[in-house]
Amino acid sequence: MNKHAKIYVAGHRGMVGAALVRRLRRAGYDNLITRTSAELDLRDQAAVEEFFAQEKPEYVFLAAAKVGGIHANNTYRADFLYDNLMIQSNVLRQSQVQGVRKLLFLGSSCIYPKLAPQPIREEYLLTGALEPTNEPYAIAKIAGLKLCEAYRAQYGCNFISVMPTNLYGPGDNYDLANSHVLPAMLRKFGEATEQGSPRVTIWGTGTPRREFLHVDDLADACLHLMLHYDGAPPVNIGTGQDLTIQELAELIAELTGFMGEIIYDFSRPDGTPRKLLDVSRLHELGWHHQIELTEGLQAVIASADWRAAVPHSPLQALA
Ligand SMILES: NC(=O)C1=CN([C@@H]2O[C@H](COP(=O)(O)OP(=O)(O)OC[C@H]3O[C@@H](n4cnc5c(N)ncnc54)[C@H](OP(=O)(O)O)[C@@H]3O)[C@@H](O)[C@H]2O)C=CC1
Ligand SMILES: C[C@H]1O[C@H](OP(=O)(O)OP(=O)(O)OC[C@H]2O[C@@H](n3cnc4c(=O)[nH]c(N)nc43)[C@H](O)[C@@H]2O)[C@@H](O)[C@@H](O)C1=O
Repeated sequence: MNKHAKIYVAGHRGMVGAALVRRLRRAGYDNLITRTSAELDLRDQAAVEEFFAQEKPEYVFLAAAKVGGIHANNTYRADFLYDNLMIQSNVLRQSQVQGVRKLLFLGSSCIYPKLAPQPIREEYLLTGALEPTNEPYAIAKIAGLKLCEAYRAQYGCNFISVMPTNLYGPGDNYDLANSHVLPAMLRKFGEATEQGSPRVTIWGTGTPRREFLHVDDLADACLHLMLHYDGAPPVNIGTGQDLTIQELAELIAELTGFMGEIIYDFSRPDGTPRKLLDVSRLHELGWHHQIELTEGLQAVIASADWRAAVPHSPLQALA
Protein backbone atom coordinates (compact mmCIF):
# COMPACT_ATOMS: atom_id res chain seq x y z
CA MET A 1 0.00 0.00 0.00
CA ASN A 2 1.74 3.17 -1.26
CA LYS A 3 2.22 5.86 1.43
CA HIS A 4 0.36 8.32 -0.80
CA ALA A 5 -2.47 5.93 -1.64
CA LYS A 6 -5.98 7.27 -1.15
CA ILE A 7 -7.25 5.46 1.97
CA TYR A 8 -10.83 5.89 3.20
CA VAL A 9 -11.30 5.22 6.92
CA ALA A 10 -15.06 4.87 7.42
CA GLY A 11 -16.00 5.64 11.03
CA HIS A 12 -12.82 7.62 11.77
CA ARG A 13 -14.26 9.28 14.88
CA GLY A 14 -15.10 5.99 16.57
CA MET A 15 -12.82 4.13 18.94
CA VAL A 16 -11.55 1.78 16.20
CA GLY A 17 -11.57 4.35 13.38
CA ALA A 18 -9.58 6.86 15.41
CA ALA A 19 -7.04 4.16 16.31
CA LEU A 20 -6.74 3.24 12.63
CA VAL A 21 -6.10 6.90 11.71
CA ARG A 22 -3.42 7.14 14.43
CA ARG A 23 -1.73 3.93 13.22
CA LEU A 24 -1.86 4.84 9.53
CA ARG A 25 -0.47 8.33 10.13
CA ARG A 26 2.30 6.90 12.31
CA ALA A 27 3.18 4.56 9.43
CA GLY A 28 3.45 7.54 7.06
CA TYR A 29 0.21 7.18 5.07
CA ASP A 30 -0.53 10.79 4.16
CA ASN A 31 -3.63 10.65 1.99
CA LEU A 32 -6.45 9.59 4.33
CA ILE A 33 -10.08 10.38 3.51
CA THR A 34 -12.65 10.69 6.32
CA ARG A 35 -16.29 11.79 6.68
CA THR A 36 -18.42 12.14 9.80
CA SER A 37 -21.87 10.56 9.78
CA ALA A 38 -23.32 14.09 9.59
CA GLU A 39 -21.30 14.69 6.41
CA LEU A 40 -22.00 11.27 4.92
CA ASP A 41 -24.70 8.97 6.33
CA LEU A 42 -23.52 5.59 5.06
CA ARG A 43 -27.10 4.27 5.23
CA ASP A 44 -27.91 6.62 2.32
CA GLN A 45 -27.28 4.67 -0.87
CA ALA A 46 -27.27 7.66 -3.23
CA ALA A 47 -24.95 9.65 -0.99
CA VAL A 48 -22.49 6.77 -0.75
CA GLU A 49 -22.59 6.29 -4.53
CA GLU A 50 -21.84 9.99 -5.05
CA PHE A 51 -19.02 9.96 -2.49
CA PHE A 52 -17.26 6.94 -4.01
CA ALA A 53 -17.66 8.28 -7.59
CA GLN A 54 -16.13 11.58 -6.49
CA GLU A 55 -13.33 10.33 -4.21
CA LYS A 56 -12.46 6.93 -5.79
CA PRO A 57 -10.52 5.62 -2.76
CA GLU A 58 -7.90 2.92 -3.45
CA TYR A 59 -8.20 1.30 -0.01
CA VAL A 60 -11.04 1.18 2.52
CA PHE A 61 -11.10 0.34 6.24
CA LEU A 62 -14.77 -0.16 7.14
CA ALA A 63 -14.99 0.71 10.84
CA ALA A 64 -18.31 2.55 10.64
CA ALA A 65 -21.17 0.70 12.30
CA LYS A 66 -23.88 0.91 14.90
CA VAL A 67 -22.10 -0.53 17.93
CA GLY A 68 -23.01 -1.10 21.56
CA GLY A 69 -23.06 -3.47 24.49
CA ILE A 70 -25.47 -6.16 25.50
CA HIS A 71 -28.25 -3.80 26.63
CA ALA A 72 -28.07 -1.61 23.52
CA ASN A 73 -28.03 -4.64 21.22
CA ASN A 74 -31.02 -6.13 22.98
CA THR A 75 -32.96 -2.84 23.02
CA TYR A 76 -32.37 -1.37 19.56
CA ARG A 77 -32.65 -4.70 17.72
CA ALA A 78 -34.06 -3.28 14.48
CA ASP A 79 -31.55 -0.41 14.36
CA PHE A 80 -28.58 -2.74 14.91
CA LEU A 81 -29.75 -4.96 12.05
CA TYR A 82 -30.90 -2.24 9.63
CA ASP A 83 -28.10 0.32 10.14
CA ASN A 84 -25.31 -2.22 9.87
CA LEU A 85 -26.82 -3.97 6.85
CA MET A 86 -27.23 -0.61 5.05
CA ILE A 87 -23.79 0.75 5.97
CA GLN A 88 -21.86 -2.33 4.90
CA SER A 89 -23.99 -3.05 1.80
CA ASN A 90 -23.53 0.49 0.50
CA VAL A 91 -19.79 0.65 1.19
CA LEU A 92 -19.02 -2.83 -0.16
CA ARG A 93 -21.14 -2.31 -3.29
CA GLN A 94 -19.56 1.03 -4.17
CA SER A 95 -16.09 -0.34 -3.38
CA GLN A 96 -16.77 -3.00 -6.02
CA VAL A 97 -18.26 -0.54 -8.52
CA GLN A 98 -15.36 1.91 -8.17
CA GLY A 99 -12.67 -0.77 -8.22
CA VAL A 100 -11.28 -0.31 -4.71
CA ARG A 101 -7.98 -2.25 -4.63
CA LYS A 102 -8.51 -3.68 -1.14
CA LEU A 103 -11.05 -3.33 1.65
CA LEU A 104 -10.94 -4.49 5.26
CA PHE A 105 -14.32 -5.23 6.88
CA LEU A 106 -14.65 -5.24 10.66
CA GLY A 107 -16.96 -7.96 11.99
CA SER A 108 -17.10 -9.10 15.59
CA SER A 109 -16.64 -12.17 17.78
CA CYS A 110 -20.40 -12.19 18.42
CA ILE A 111 -20.94 -13.79 14.99
CA TYR A 112 -20.09 -17.21 16.46
CA PRO A 113 -22.60 -19.61 18.05
CA LYS A 114 -23.48 -18.93 21.69
CA LEU A 115 -22.15 -22.32 22.77
CA ALA A 116 -19.32 -22.78 20.26
CA PRO A 117 -16.40 -24.96 21.40
CA GLN A 118 -13.67 -22.81 23.00
CA PRO A 119 -11.41 -21.34 21.86
CA ILE A 120 -13.52 -20.42 18.83
CA ARG A 121 -12.03 -21.19 15.41
CA GLU A 122 -13.18 -19.25 12.32
CA GLU A 123 -14.73 -22.41 10.85
CA TYR A 124 -17.23 -22.66 13.73
CA LEU A 125 -19.26 -19.89 12.03
CA LEU A 126 -22.92 -20.88 11.42
CA THR A 127 -22.59 -24.19 13.28
CA GLY A 128 -25.08 -23.31 16.02
CA ALA A 129 -27.62 -20.85 17.42
CA LEU A 130 -26.52 -17.29 18.11
CA GLU A 131 -26.69 -15.45 21.43
CA PRO A 132 -30.25 -13.95 21.47
CA THR A 133 -29.29 -10.56 22.97
CA ASN A 134 -27.12 -9.61 19.99
CA GLU A 135 -28.55 -11.81 17.23
CA PRO A 136 -29.59 -8.88 14.97
CA TYR A 137 -26.12 -7.34 15.13
CA ALA A 138 -24.48 -10.74 14.64
CA ILE A 139 -26.63 -11.51 11.60
CA ALA A 140 -25.71 -8.15 10.08
CA LYS A 141 -22.01 -8.86 10.62
CA ILE A 142 -22.32 -12.38 9.20
CA ALA A 143 -24.04 -10.88 6.14
CA GLY A 144 -21.15 -8.42 5.82
CA LEU A 145 -18.45 -11.06 5.83
CA LYS A 146 -20.46 -13.21 3.42
CA LEU A 147 -20.87 -10.21 1.10
CA CYS A 148 -17.09 -9.72 1.16
CA GLU A 149 -16.65 -13.37 0.17
CA ALA A 150 -19.31 -13.08 -2.55
CA TYR A 151 -17.74 -9.98 -4.11
CA ARG A 152 -14.41 -11.82 -4.15
CA ALA A 153 -15.97 -14.88 -5.82
CA GLN A 154 -18.07 -13.02 -8.42
CA TYR A 155 -16.01 -9.89 -9.13
CA GLY A 156 -12.53 -10.79 -7.88
CA CYS A 157 -12.63 -8.08 -5.19
CA ASN A 158 -9.86 -8.22 -2.58
CA PHE A 159 -12.17 -7.67 0.42
CA ILE A 160 -10.89 -9.19 3.68
CA SER A 161 -12.84 -9.69 6.93
CA VAL A 162 -11.52 -9.55 10.48
CA MET A 163 -13.38 -10.70 13.61
CA PRO A 164 -12.08 -8.80 16.67
CA THR A 165 -12.79 -9.79 20.24
CA ASN A 166 -14.11 -7.22 22.74
CA LEU A 167 -12.12 -4.01 22.43
CA TYR A 168 -11.22 -1.14 24.77
CA GLY A 169 -9.06 1.96 24.77
CA PRO A 170 -9.07 5.69 24.09
CA GLY A 171 -12.26 7.09 22.58
CA ASP A 172 -14.44 4.26 23.82
CA ASN A 173 -18.18 4.69 24.44
CA TYR A 174 -18.73 5.33 28.18
CA ASP A 175 -22.51 5.74 28.13
CA LEU A 176 -23.61 3.63 31.10
CA ALA A 177 -26.66 2.20 29.32
CA ASN A 178 -25.31 1.51 25.84
CA SER A 179 -21.59 0.82 26.29
CA HIS A 180 -19.69 -2.43 26.58
CA VAL A 181 -18.73 -3.87 29.97
CA LEU A 182 -15.14 -2.67 30.24
CA PRO A 183 -15.72 1.06 29.62
CA ALA A 184 -18.82 0.91 31.82
CA MET A 185 -16.76 -0.54 34.66
CA LEU A 186 -13.97 2.03 34.19
CA ARG A 187 -16.50 4.82 34.53
CA LYS A 188 -18.46 3.23 37.39
CA PHE A 189 -15.41 2.45 39.51
CA GLY A 190 -13.60 5.66 38.55
CA GLU A 191 -16.55 7.86 39.50
CA ALA A 192 -17.30 5.82 42.65
CA THR A 193 -13.73 6.30 43.85
CA GLU A 194 -13.81 10.04 43.13
CA GLN A 195 -17.20 10.44 44.83
CA GLY A 196 -16.55 8.07 47.73
CA SER A 197 -19.53 5.87 46.83
CA PRO A 198 -19.84 2.76 49.04
CA ARG A 199 -20.84 0.34 46.29
CA VAL A 200 -20.78 -0.34 42.54
CA THR A 201 -23.38 -2.46 40.77
CA ILE A 202 -22.30 -4.89 38.03
CA TRP A 203 -24.74 -6.51 35.61
CA GLY A 204 -25.41 -10.26 35.59
CA THR A 205 -23.78 -12.99 37.66
CA GLY A 206 -20.14 -12.10 36.99
CA THR A 207 -19.50 -15.63 35.72
CA PRO A 208 -19.30 -15.04 31.91
CA ARG A 209 -15.78 -14.90 30.51
CA ARG A 210 -14.57 -12.25 28.08
CA GLU A 211 -11.39 -11.55 26.13
CA PHE A 212 -10.23 -7.94 25.75
CA LEU A 213 -7.86 -6.43 23.19
CA HIS A 214 -6.56 -2.84 23.29
CA VAL A 215 -7.77 -0.88 20.28
CA ASP A 216 -4.24 0.23 19.36
CA ASP A 217 -3.29 -3.44 19.04
CA LEU A 218 -6.36 -3.95 16.86
CA ALA A 219 -5.40 -1.10 14.57
CA ASP A 220 -1.90 -2.54 14.24
CA ALA A 221 -3.36 -5.96 13.40
CA CYS A 222 -5.67 -4.41 10.78
CA LEU A 223 -2.74 -2.65 9.07
CA HIS A 224 -0.71 -5.88 9.22
CA LEU A 225 -3.54 -7.84 7.56
CA MET A 226 -4.21 -5.10 4.99
CA LEU A 227 -0.55 -5.44 3.99
CA HIS A 228 -0.10 -9.20 4.24
CA TYR A 229 -3.43 -11.09 4.00
CA ASP A 230 -5.41 -11.58 0.79
CA GLY A 231 -7.57 -14.56 1.72
CA ALA A 232 -11.33 -15.12 1.67
CA PRO A 233 -11.83 -16.63 5.15
CA PRO A 234 -12.27 -14.26 8.11
CA VAL A 235 -9.40 -13.82 10.59
CA ASN A 236 -9.99 -13.70 14.35
CA ILE A 237 -8.14 -10.91 16.19
CA GLY A 238 -7.58 -11.26 19.92
CA THR A 239 -5.15 -12.02 22.71
CA GLY A 240 -6.10 -15.67 23.28
CA GLN A 241 -6.65 -14.94 27.00
CA ASP A 242 -9.90 -14.32 28.88
CA LEU A 243 -11.18 -13.71 32.43
CA THR A 244 -14.53 -13.66 34.21
CA ILE A 245 -16.57 -10.49 34.51
CA GLN A 246 -16.07 -10.76 38.27
CA GLU A 247 -12.29 -10.93 37.84
CA LEU A 248 -12.47 -7.91 35.54
CA ALA A 249 -14.52 -5.97 38.11
CA GLU A 250 -12.08 -6.82 40.88
CA LEU A 251 -9.10 -5.86 38.70
CA ILE A 252 -10.60 -2.49 37.71
CA ALA A 253 -11.65 -1.83 41.34
CA GLU A 254 -8.06 -2.44 42.42
CA LEU A 255 -6.58 -0.28 39.65
CA THR A 256 -8.97 2.62 40.35
CA GLY A 257 -8.49 2.39 44.13
CA PHE A 258 -12.14 1.50 44.81
CA MET A 259 -12.53 0.08 48.33
CA GLY A 260 -16.30 -0.37 48.51
CA GLU A 261 -18.69 -3.22 47.83
CA ILE A 262 -19.31 -4.82 44.41
CA ILE A 263 -22.93 -5.86 43.90
CA TYR A 264 -24.21 -8.14 41.11
CA ASP A 265 -27.60 -7.35 39.53
CA PHE A 266 -28.93 -10.76 38.50
CA SER A 267 -31.88 -9.11 36.69
CA ARG A 268 -29.46 -8.17 33.92
CA PRO A 269 -28.56 -10.74 31.19
CA ASP A 270 -25.21 -12.52 31.13
CA GLY A 271 -25.25 -13.04 27.36
CA THR A 272 -22.76 -15.47 25.85
CA PRO A 273 -21.06 -17.54 28.59
CA ARG A 274 -17.68 -17.39 26.84
CA LYS A 275 -16.25 -16.22 23.50
CA LEU A 276 -12.51 -16.79 23.60
CA LEU A 277 -11.11 -16.59 20.08
CA ASP A 278 -8.66 -19.04 18.58
CA VAL A 279 -6.01 -16.70 17.13
CA SER A 280 -3.71 -19.33 15.62
CA ARG A 281 -4.49 -18.16 12.06
CA LEU A 282 -3.55 -14.60 13.07
CA HIS A 283 -0.33 -15.84 14.69
CA GLU A 284 0.51 -17.86 11.56
CA LEU A 285 0.09 -14.61 9.61
CA GLY A 286 2.82 -13.09 11.77
CA TRP A 287 0.94 -10.93 14.27
CA HIS A 288 0.70 -11.11 18.07
CA HIS A 289 -0.82 -8.62 20.51
CA GLN A 290 1.59 -6.37 22.45
CA ILE A 291 -0.57 -4.66 25.10
CA GLU A 292 -1.47 -6.83 28.10
CA LEU A 293 -4.79 -6.12 29.83
CA THR A 294 -3.47 -4.66 33.10
CA GLU A 295 -1.07 -2.35 31.22
CA GLY A 296 -3.82 -1.23 28.86
CA LEU A 297 -6.25 -0.59 31.70
CA GLN A 298 -3.66 1.44 33.63
CA ALA A 299 -3.16 3.69 30.60
CA VAL A 300 -6.90 4.31 30.11
CA ILE A 301 -7.44 4.90 33.84
CA ALA A 302 -4.53 7.35 33.94
CA SER A 303 -6.17 9.35 31.13
CA ALA A 304 -9.62 9.20 32.84
CA ASP A 305 -10.99 8.87 29.32
CA TRP A 306 -14.56 8.55 30.62
CA ARG A 307 -14.56 12.15 31.90
CA ALA A 308 -14.34 13.40 28.32
CA ALA A 309 -17.07 10.96 27.36
CA VAL A 310 -19.42 12.67 25.02
CA PRO A 311 -21.41 10.71 22.47
CA HIS A 312 -18.82 10.51 19.68
CA SER A 313 -21.59 9.95 17.22
CA PRO A 314 -24.57 12.27 16.85
CA LEU A 315 -26.44 9.12 15.95
CA GLN A 316 -25.37 7.59 19.24
CA ALA A 317 -26.64 10.62 21.15
CA LEU A 318 -30.07 9.85 19.78
CA ALA A 319 -29.94 6.21 20.83
N1 LIG B 1 -16.01 -1.87 20.39
C1 LIG B 1 -15.85 -3.17 20.39
O1 LIG B 1 -15.69 -3.81 21.44
C2 LIG B 1 -15.85 -3.94 19.10
C3 LIG B 1 -16.07 -3.30 17.88
N2 LIG B 1 -16.05 -4.05 16.72
C4 LIG B 1 -16.32 -3.41 15.42
O2 LIG B 1 -15.42 -2.34 15.19
C5 LIG B 1 -16.08 -1.33 14.41
C6 LIG B 1 -15.97 0.01 15.11
O3 LIG B 1 -16.45 -0.11 16.41
P1 LIG B 1 -16.23 1.09 17.46
O4 LIG B 1 -15.13 1.96 16.99
O5 LIG B 1 -16.16 0.47 18.80
O6 LIG B 1 -17.61 1.88 17.34
P2 LIG B 1 -17.91 3.41 17.66
O7 LIG B 1 -19.35 3.47 18.03
O8 LIG B 1 -16.87 3.95 18.58
O9 LIG B 1 -17.71 4.14 16.25
C7 LIG B 1 -18.56 3.82 15.18
C8 LIG B 1 -18.45 4.90 14.16
O10 LIG B 1 -19.31 4.56 13.09
C9 LIG B 1 -19.82 5.75 12.56
N3 LIG B 1 -21.20 5.55 12.10
C10 LIG B 1 -22.21 4.96 12.75
N4 LIG B 1 -23.32 5.02 12.00
C11 LIG B 1 -22.99 5.68 10.85
C12 LIG B 1 -23.70 6.07 9.70
N5 LIG B 1 -24.99 5.80 9.56
N6 LIG B 1 -23.04 6.73 8.72
C13 LIG B 1 -21.72 7.02 8.86
N7 LIG B 1 -20.97 6.66 9.93
C14 LIG B 1 -21.62 6.01 10.92
C15 LIG B 1 -19.82 6.82 13.65
O11 LIG B 1 -19.40 8.02 13.05
P3 LIG B 1 -19.68 9.48 13.70
O12 LIG B 1 -18.87 9.52 14.95
O13 LIG B 1 -19.18 10.43 12.64
O14 LIG B 1 -21.17 9.60 13.91
C16 LIG B 1 -18.84 6.27 14.68
O15 LIG B 1 -17.73 7.08 14.82
C17 LIG B 1 -17.51 -1.80 14.20
O16 LIG B 1 -17.62 -2.44 12.94
C18 LIG B 1 -17.70 -2.82 15.32
O17 LIG B 1 -18.65 -3.80 14.96
C19 LIG B 1 -15.81 -5.39 16.73
C20 LIG B 1 -15.59 -6.04 17.91
C21 LIG B 1 -15.59 -5.38 19.18
C1 LIG C 1 -18.09 -6.94 21.39
C2 LIG C 1 -19.41 -7.64 21.67
O1 LIG C 1 -20.09 -7.01 22.73
C3 LIG C 1 -21.39 -7.45 22.97
O2 LIG C 1 -21.37 -8.66 23.66
P1 LIG C 1 -20.95 -8.73 25.18
O3 LIG C 1 -19.48 -8.91 25.24
O4 LIG C 1 -21.82 -9.73 25.87
O5 LIG C 1 -21.38 -7.29 25.69
P2 LIG C 1 -21.05 -6.46 26.98
O6 LIG C 1 -19.61 -6.04 26.93
O7 LIG C 1 -22.08 -5.38 27.06
O8 LIG C 1 -21.29 -7.47 28.23
C4 LIG C 1 -20.36 -8.43 28.59
C5 LIG C 1 -20.76 -9.03 29.94
O9 LIG C 1 -20.52 -8.04 30.95
C6 LIG C 1 -21.64 -7.96 31.83
N1 LIG C 1 -21.68 -6.63 32.46
C7 LIG C 1 -21.50 -6.41 33.80
N2 LIG C 1 -21.63 -5.11 34.10
C8 LIG C 1 -21.89 -4.47 32.90
C9 LIG C 1 -22.11 -3.10 32.58
O10 LIG C 1 -22.14 -2.17 33.44
N3 LIG C 1 -22.30 -2.82 31.26
C10 LIG C 1 -22.30 -3.79 30.30
N4 LIG C 1 -22.47 -3.43 29.00
N5 LIG C 1 -22.12 -5.11 30.58
C11 LIG C 1 -21.90 -5.44 31.88
C12 LIG C 1 -22.81 -8.23 30.90
O11 LIG C 1 -23.95 -8.58 31.65
C13 LIG C 1 -22.25 -9.39 30.07
O12 LIG C 1 -22.35 -10.59 30.79
C14 LIG C 1 -22.23 -7.69 21.77
O13 LIG C 1 -23.49 -7.14 22.05
C15 LIG C 1 -21.58 -7.13 20.56
O14 LIG C 1 -21.61 -5.72 20.58
C16 LIG C 1 -20.20 -7.59 20.44
O15 LIG C 1 -19.76 -7.88 19.36
